[in-house]
Amino acid sequence: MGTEVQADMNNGPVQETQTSGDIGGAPVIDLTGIEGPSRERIMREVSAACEEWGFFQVVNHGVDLAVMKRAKDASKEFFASPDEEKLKFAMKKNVHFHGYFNPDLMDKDVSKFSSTYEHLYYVFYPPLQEHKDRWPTIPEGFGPAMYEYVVESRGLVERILGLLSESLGVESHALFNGLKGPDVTQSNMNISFYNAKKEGEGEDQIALLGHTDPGAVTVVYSDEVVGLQVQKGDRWLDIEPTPNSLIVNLGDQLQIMSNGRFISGNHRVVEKSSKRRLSIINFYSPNMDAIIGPLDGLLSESNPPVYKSTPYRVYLDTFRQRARAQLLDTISSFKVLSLSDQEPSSESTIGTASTSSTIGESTSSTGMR
Ligand SMILES: O=C(O)CCC(=O)C(=O)O
Ligand SMILES: [Fe+2]
Repeated sequence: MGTEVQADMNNGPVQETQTSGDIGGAPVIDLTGIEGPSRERIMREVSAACEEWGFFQVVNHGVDLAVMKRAKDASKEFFASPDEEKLKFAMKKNVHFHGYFNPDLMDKDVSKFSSTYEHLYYVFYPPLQEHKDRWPTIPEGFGPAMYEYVVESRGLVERILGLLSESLGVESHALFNGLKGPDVTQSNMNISFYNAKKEGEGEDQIALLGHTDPGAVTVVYSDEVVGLQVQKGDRWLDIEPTPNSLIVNLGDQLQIMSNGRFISGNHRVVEKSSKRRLSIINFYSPNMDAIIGPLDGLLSESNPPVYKSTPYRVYLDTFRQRARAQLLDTISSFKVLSLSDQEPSSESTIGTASTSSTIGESTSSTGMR
């Protein structure tokens, strides 16, 4: 049914350095008046952020704050529950990684990646009924609270896709329709409860190595604990949690659809606080059978396609295979080759947008979705 789980992968030895981070990652954009007189301004700010960072935070975003709070409270309560209760919803080997994972109590290979922190993973849309038994029923109302939040955050993503389409000068449903392909877009959710930095521990731990998200748009609802960092040039910048905000980042598919105008921002998570960090991460992705490539309306003789058009299923398979082989730059292998580059085994150098670089760190492992 065109739904597929996107699994985390955190392969190989964790060897990144320079974890301290500078302040100032990604602009904060106020979405008040998005359907009215402020639309033009908001569109300019959002598109500038997507060109420069592939990341931004939004406030007054239209996602009901009470719904957000219920989702956050329910998540915190779940993680605070006794282990034996949480384990009732544990992930099972080779079954889509749905459910709860705890690195101290479960085999590492259950989640197919060596996560060092507790998390809950679920495909939320379209819902996979057969995995419902691993969706927590503690605390009471957990499922409905999450579902409500997913519906609201999908609404936000669709509003942003409309803005981005307009800023590209194409019809306002162009990005959404491209992502939906023959059926519907999909979304899945990871609720991560990262570890705190232990007292006396020197280096900050990298919980999730530098990566770009393979899908279309990711919405991160973080509590007040700092930890998410975005790469800008040769520096990692902390995204400072802003009260009631949501963090939005673009995935590889929007870099492709915009023909490289928007970028899929490279990011990572560092455990640098004495508090544990909760983040509710919603991944909004194309239909597996959607053919993703640069939007027709953008292409011309002077703007030829930088990327190939490929079914998302193929992209995701390649992404996972490359991640297993500890390669970070899937998107570059989907570039159109220029005639002069068409030598066997050569990689294209066309295009300006690239998310593959890493800073002062080993590129041998990465955390990915
Ligand atoms: O927890 C976060 O803030 C982001 C996590 C992330 O980048 C991911 O799961 O892909
Ligand atoms: Fe990510």
